[in-house]
Amino acid sequence: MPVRLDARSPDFESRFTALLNDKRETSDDVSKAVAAIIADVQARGDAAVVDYTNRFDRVTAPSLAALKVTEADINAAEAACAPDLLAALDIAAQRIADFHARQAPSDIAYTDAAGVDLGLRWRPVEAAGLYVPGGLASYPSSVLMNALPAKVAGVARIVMVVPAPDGVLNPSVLAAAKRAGVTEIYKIGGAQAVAALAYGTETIAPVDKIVGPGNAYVAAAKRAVFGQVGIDSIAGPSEILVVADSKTDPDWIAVDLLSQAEHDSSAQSILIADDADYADAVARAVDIRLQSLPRSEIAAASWRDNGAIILVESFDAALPIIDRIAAEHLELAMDDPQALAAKIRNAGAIFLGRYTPEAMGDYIAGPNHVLPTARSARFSSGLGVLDFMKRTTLVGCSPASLAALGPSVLTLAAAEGLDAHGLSVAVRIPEQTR
Ligand SMILES: NC(=O)c1ccc[n+]([C@@H]2O[C@H](COP(=O)([O-])OP(=O)(O)OC[C@H]3O[C@@H](n4cnc5c(N)ncnc54)[C@H](O)[C@@H]3O)[C@@H](O)[C@H]2O)c1
Ligand SMILES: N[C@H](CO)Cc1c[nH]c[nH+]1
Ligand SMILES: [Zn+2]
Repeated sequence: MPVRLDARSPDFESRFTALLNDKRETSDDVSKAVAAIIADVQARGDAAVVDYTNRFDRVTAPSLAALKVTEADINAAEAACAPDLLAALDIAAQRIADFHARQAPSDIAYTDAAGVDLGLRWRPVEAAGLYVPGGLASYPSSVLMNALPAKVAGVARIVMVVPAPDGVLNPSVLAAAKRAGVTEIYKIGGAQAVAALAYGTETIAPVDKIVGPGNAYVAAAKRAVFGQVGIDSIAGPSEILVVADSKTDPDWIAVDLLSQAEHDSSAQSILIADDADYADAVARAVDIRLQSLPRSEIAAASWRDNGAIILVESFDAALPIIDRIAAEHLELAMDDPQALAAKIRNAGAIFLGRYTPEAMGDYIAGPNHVLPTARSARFSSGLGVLDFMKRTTLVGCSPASLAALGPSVLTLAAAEGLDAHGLSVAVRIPEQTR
């Protein structure tokens, strides 16, 4: 059974804090294993990546080159996909590309009152590594979510890594890559793939930024290589927080909770309700659904070990709880969800109303499904075009604007005791203005 908390009970704060502090993502064991894998990939390059891939994905690749996907592989995979699957990928790709095209930022350029030319320009990173998870399930949708913002940003080299457990890669993953225009693809995953992208090996040239979701090993590896490369937010095991009044069919809410629980036994599903009987009905509906879900073992473990039901007096009283959970996905299944959404500060993505199941965002709505997990929505955002871009500022002075502003630089440089700074301005401006 998931934990059950009542926001009105005296022990709520301590039990809620324990729930927030769970260590679903980075146990010491995972961090240690990941550090060793990264060090080995740095030391042995291709050979280490192949050894770990053979071990964790149960394959017998002779070399990293053998794990590189060819153009023929991509075409054969596409041919193996059913027409309705390809059509659905096309619809998703179009909607995701449209949403992300609207995120393209504008440069700034103006001359200020002192006559200084000022600007800010955006440029794409040169090479991006996309992590597409694939250990327990295949995610063609994550290929589109990772790759299309990189394309919109104008990234020149896009490298995709995706594990192929037992040597099997779902053809839809490569069909999605084809739609997104990704051609450099390696069938590798986990910390070894992240390390290869960050540090490079004989076969894989290093990238500048690594993005994408993954399990605890992937999330820990991204954290560890940050600094060597940029990373997006940490998108680890999936989470959903559903806030439901008692007017939505309990079965609908049950399957929404299970939709994220079925990703991973480390996933987390939380229900906030203002009616105890309704919460019981949802819990019963979850148990019934678990009897017939194909991935019920994973979903049941996730619901039992990480799930929670929180009872509140009112949804306004739930606001601080919602913000502290800072869920990756927040569903508001109630009348007037906009009113509550307007007051919420922390959530990766909000799904409004009874007819917006979170799965719409996973596949087709348009916004990205690579979202911050493990409370990191307090300070970070889902994947987007800006994750593949960086800003450079521009400053241009004329003799007149330098003479106008230079004396202030002299004063500030003197205050900091940095004489060369002051001199670099002084030598350029007339003596009488110094
Ligand atoms: N937040 C998001 O946007 C988002 C999107 C899709 C999926 N997800 C999450 O991504 C995760 C996918 O996980 P997954 O496992 O299916 O695929 P994955 O690709 O993230 O991980 C598989 C890899 O993990 C490594 N690994 C497994 N066991 C290991 C061990 N004992 N030691 C070292 N390395 C090991 C292996 O290298 C394997 O290739 C799930 O948690 C899912 O919830 C998140
Ligand atoms: N819910 C996942 C993000 O946490 C994304 C996904 C892909 N496919 C299905 N779901
Ligand atoms: Zn999902």
